[in-house]
Amino acid sequence: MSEARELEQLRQQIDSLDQQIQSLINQRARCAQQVAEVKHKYAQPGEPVVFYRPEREAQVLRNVMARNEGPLPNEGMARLFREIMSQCLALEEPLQVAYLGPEGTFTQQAAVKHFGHAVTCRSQISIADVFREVESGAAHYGVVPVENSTEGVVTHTHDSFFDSSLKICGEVALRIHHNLLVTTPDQKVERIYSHAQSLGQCRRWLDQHYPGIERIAVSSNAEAARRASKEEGSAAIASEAAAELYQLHTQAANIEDRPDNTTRFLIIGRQPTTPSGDDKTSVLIASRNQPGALYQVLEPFHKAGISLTRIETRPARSGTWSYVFFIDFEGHRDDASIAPVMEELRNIAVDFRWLGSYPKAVM
Ligand SMILES: C=C(O[C@@H]1C=C(C(=O)O)C=C[C@H]1O)C(=O)O
Repeated sequence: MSEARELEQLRQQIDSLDQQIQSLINQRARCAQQVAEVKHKYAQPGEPVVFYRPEREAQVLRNVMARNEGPLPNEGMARLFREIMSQCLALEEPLQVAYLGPEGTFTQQAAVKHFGHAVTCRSQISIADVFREVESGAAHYGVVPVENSTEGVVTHTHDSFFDSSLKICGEVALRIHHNLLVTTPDQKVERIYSHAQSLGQCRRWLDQHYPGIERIAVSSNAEAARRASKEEGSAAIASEAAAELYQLHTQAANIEDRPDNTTRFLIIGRQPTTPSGDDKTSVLIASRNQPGALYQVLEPFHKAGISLTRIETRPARSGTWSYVFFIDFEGHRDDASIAPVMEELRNIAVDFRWLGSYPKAVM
């Protein structure tokens, strides 16, 4: 048999499978439209209909990865279903998602990784503006950076929760690769722009390759790329997406000091989620400045055998109390094992806020 004949036979099989896949995806989309009708039917009078269900989407993606037999890798298969769900959800309600911009930031990449490509992403110039867009209803959800494995917490995000009623309804992690971007290859570099966190994540590389060159922190990596594209002698530390967006040349790739450099982002919204079966909860606890304050806060978790995944301390914003703890832990606030702990924390804290219970990042 000839190559052409063998290819033709296999391509006929692919065409037949594509037709079945396409038909099944449209059947699935029609089901999603019926789901939307049910959500409308049972919506509380005067309450907005909540179409996006992060707990259900996390379950779908977990099931996809659990039953995947290959040869496609689990994450690749999950990304395919991520896009199918994104298109199905868009039939129910086209989502508006605010993110820390401008275009080309890692936060934009995180928004697309979490929601898929069918949502409308709206760039905001600050983390506070992302919160405001969601609080005002101009956007359904927001995506903000919260911590990086090299540089630690993004304090603006933590501080924004002090004055906001928004809830965390999801999280997404992104491997961060930084590149040195210039307008022309091997150009003279007189200054380097980037977000403060990115400058910190590439500190050793910069010391080695550009000692003594001015490093200027700006509001985001994409803003850094925008400036480098317009200013003679300037370079930026930013992503490949920013390089494409601002037509910049990658002078050096993957310059981050740590190969496992990862940033975690939070999805913020106005509605709480229900348990997905593998969740986290975030709380804000303020306690008085007294000996054993931290022990008193942590003891209820220890007694209940609850695993903490993160604890951060922020300066108090008034003289009333000195320590504010942001704590993430395993479990959903509606879990039987969690409710008593939340009640005990309310009783011992000067101020206690439940910031949200949400599915753990799946991809
Ligand atoms: C179909 C639903 O609506 C949305 C779409 C989903 C999907 O395509 O699987 C899952 C959850 C929701 O965000 C649902 O709630 O089940």
